[in-house]
Amino acid sequence: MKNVVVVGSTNVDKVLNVEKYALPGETLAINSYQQSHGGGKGANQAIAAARSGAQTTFITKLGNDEDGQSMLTGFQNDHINVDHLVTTDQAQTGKAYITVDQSGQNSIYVYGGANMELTADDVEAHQSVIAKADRVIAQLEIPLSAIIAAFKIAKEHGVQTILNPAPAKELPEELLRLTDVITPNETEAQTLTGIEVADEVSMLDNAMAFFSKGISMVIITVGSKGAFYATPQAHGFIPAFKVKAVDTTAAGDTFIGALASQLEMDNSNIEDAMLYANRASSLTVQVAGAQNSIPTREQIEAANQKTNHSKEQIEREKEQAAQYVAARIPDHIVLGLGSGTTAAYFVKAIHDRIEKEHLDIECVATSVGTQQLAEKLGMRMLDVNTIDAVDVTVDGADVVDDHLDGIKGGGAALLFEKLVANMSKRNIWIVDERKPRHSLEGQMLPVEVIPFGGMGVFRYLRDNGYHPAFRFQENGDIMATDSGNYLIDITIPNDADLQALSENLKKQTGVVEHGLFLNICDEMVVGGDQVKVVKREDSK
Ligand SMILES: Nc1ncnc2c1ncn2[C@@H]1O[C@H](COP(=O)(O)OP(=O)(O)OP(=O)(O)O)[C@@H](O)[C@H]1O
Ligand SMILES: [K+]
Repeated sequence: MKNVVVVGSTNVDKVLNVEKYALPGETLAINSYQQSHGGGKGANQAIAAARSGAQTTFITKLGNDEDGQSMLTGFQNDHINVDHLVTTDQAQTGKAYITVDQSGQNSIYVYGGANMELTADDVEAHQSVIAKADRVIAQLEIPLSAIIAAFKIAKEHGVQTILNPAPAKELPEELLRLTDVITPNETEAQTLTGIEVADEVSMLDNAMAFFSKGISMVIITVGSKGAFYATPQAHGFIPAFKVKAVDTTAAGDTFIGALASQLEMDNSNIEDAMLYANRASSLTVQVAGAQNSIPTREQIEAANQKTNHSKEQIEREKEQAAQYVAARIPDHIVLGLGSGTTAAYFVKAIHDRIEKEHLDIECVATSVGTQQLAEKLGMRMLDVNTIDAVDVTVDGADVVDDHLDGIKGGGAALLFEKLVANMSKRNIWIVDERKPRHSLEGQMLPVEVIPFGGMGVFRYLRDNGYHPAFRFQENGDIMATDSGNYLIDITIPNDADLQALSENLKKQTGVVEHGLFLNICDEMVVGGDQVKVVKREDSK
């Protein structure tokens, strides 16, 4: 369980539900008025972390008033440690006036009140609890001097610092230097770096700008699209869950608190932790209000259970596509067997048919894994070096565009797959419904490089804007392919000429192969209760 200290604001939210926003000078009736919900970015993040199971301490300043008292009671109910909370007679508990329109968008006015009275001295008086934490999180609804004080203490004691730079404003270099992890949304990122967030490439540019200020991890949340992460070693985009948003208030706060509760200190589970945080905030946006909409760990896990169901559906689609194709393979041929989970369904399905119908089919495998599976099943295997051609190859694909061009190599078998595909008179790809896309822009493309000199290729890719990252195994070792090469994942730029990109990559000394499969697939079969077949002749 992670030990998290949140230093930040507490607000009482006064929420107005409106049909549409009033223009300057306009008067509109409101649909409903909800008195006093708990809110404030600090409080929301503390609650999100606590409800996800983190041991959470909240350092905040409340007014000596009724709002303050009711917020305090709420924190206690969420098992937040409030021993380090401060009160003042100088100002009232912070308040936010929030309007939410029918689409779920919000606009907010904030009265800082007691939040703006939280001083560096207040924070320093609670040094000991920060020093003992795993990580400390702060946002910008309290004076910067208080945040800097908290981060200085954290740095002295090896405690990770997370800055949620919201609401957006420019920040002193000193604070950025003390920050380990920064978690802006699109607007906040642009305010701090001057770089607009448009796609994954510009997110990486944003990340680079933050790295140059001494920050070691950048997480950019992009609302209903999802969230992006980058460290100097790796980056990725984790798409949001598709849900019907009612009120996005506290989405970002839920994301950060939930993430802080899950992320290992070495970041090793970053993608899983972000998936969890996406799930948590997808629940928040489906409920009106702030703190009342933040889910507990049980609720998040229950929602995940439901999508395991959709994981099952994906497996079913893969199997449906595999069986559809297996049933239509002609007799007396040489058959190429692809690699990966979808191809494995095909291997099993065609094996069943060969046995039952005593078919005369000889096979060629595209990876060591497939070779082993086919041998275990007792299929007749040929050495690829002893034949001139393969009649049909059936393989999976990572993504396929409208022209049946695609990317393969997520499973690290791209070289052998491409060798066999090029020998095949016909190539059939079997995929589940997630794989077809209009274009390959912004997609991750694996490039297989020889280990000797791999860094040279990496530098070339980096200097030419391809945002390369070596692929690693879960244990932290660099991933090797069946032929002992390394994989570098790059991002396909927008408006890329795929043919030129393909040729250009092949020309680089040290590049063995890449995962762009252009003009190779003759037929794509998409699984589903109604199997869909797209043929190259029809796709143009
Ligand atoms: N409409 C949505 N559907 C599904 N998930 C969403 C939606 N909006 C937000 N999320 C989730 O919440 C995360 C944070 O959202 P967002 O980027 O809007 O943060 P934010 O701007 O800080 O939010 P806010 O200020 O409203 O709390 C997203 O990365 C995503 O996982
Ligand atoms: K909400």
